[in-house]
Amino acid sequence: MVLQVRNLTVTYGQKKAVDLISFEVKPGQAFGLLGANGAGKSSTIAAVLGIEKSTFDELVIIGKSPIRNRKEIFEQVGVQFQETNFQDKLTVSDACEQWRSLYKTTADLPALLQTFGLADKEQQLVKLLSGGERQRLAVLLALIPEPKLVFLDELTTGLDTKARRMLWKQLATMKENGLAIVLTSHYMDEVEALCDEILILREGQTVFHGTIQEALVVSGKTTLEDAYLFLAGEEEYWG
Ligand SMILES: Nc1ncnc2c1ncn2[C@@H]1O[C@H](COP(=O)(O)OP(=O)(O)OP(=O)(O)O)[C@@H](O)[C@H]1O
Repeated sequence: MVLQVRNLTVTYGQKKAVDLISFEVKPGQAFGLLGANGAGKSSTIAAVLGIEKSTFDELVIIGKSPIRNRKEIFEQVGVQFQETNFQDKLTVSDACEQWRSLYKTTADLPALLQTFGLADKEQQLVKLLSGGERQRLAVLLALIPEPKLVFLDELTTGLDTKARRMLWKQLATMKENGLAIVLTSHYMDEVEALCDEILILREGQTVFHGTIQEALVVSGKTTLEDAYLFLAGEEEYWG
C-alpha cells in the first residue's frame, strides 16, 4: 500500500470540512477524489500531506507518517497544486533546475520536457507561458522526483483536448510502471480514463467509495457523469 488514510477529519473553526474519510491507494492505482466546489477535496490532500492540521486514526504514506517523516516522504511524493506561483524572471529551464535541486534523484528532464511539449519553451519566461503550458509545467515538476505517489489537483483544468489526451496517456504509462496517483477532477471523462477507484465527497462526508462500475450499479445510471450527479446529491439541479 502506498497510501493509507483512516478516519481523517479536517476542521476549520466550527466547520468540519472533511469528516472521517478513509481510503487506500496501491502502487499502479489511480484514486479519484470527487465532489462539488467546497466539498473538501483540496483540504483532504493538504491534510494527507501534513500541510493542513487534521485528526486521524491512521495516516501513512509509503510506510511513513507525513507529519513525523516529512523529509523522507518529500523525496518520494510529487505534488501538483492548483495554482503554482512562479517568480517573474524565472524561465522554464530555471524552474525545472530549481525543482531538481531539491531532490536526491530526479527524472530525465529533457525526456519530460519532450513528453510535456515544453522542449522548445525552455528559455521562455514562465509568466509568458499560456495557461495550459503553465499547467503542463506544474505536472512536469510534480514528476521530477520520479515519485512513487503523485497528487494531482485538477489535473487538466484549462488544457486543450490534445494536451489532456497527452497527459492521460503519459500517466497511464507511468501507472503501468507502478506510479500511484491521487487526483481531484471535475471532469468525468478524465476520471473514467484514469481512475481505478473513486471517492465522492459531499460537504466533507463520503457519499460513495468504490470503482466506477460500482458507481454505475449503485446509482442505476448508465454514464459516470449521471452517476456522479446522483451520488453527489446534485441531480436535483438537472432534473
Ligand atoms: N483555511 C480555511 N479556513 C476556513 N475554511 C476553509 C479553509 N480552506 C477551505 N475552507 C472551507 O472548507 C471547505 C472545503 O474546501 P476545499 O478547498 O477543501 O474544497 P474543494 O472540494 O477542494 O473545492 P474546489 O472544487 O472548489 O477546489 C469549503 O467550504 C471551504 O470554504
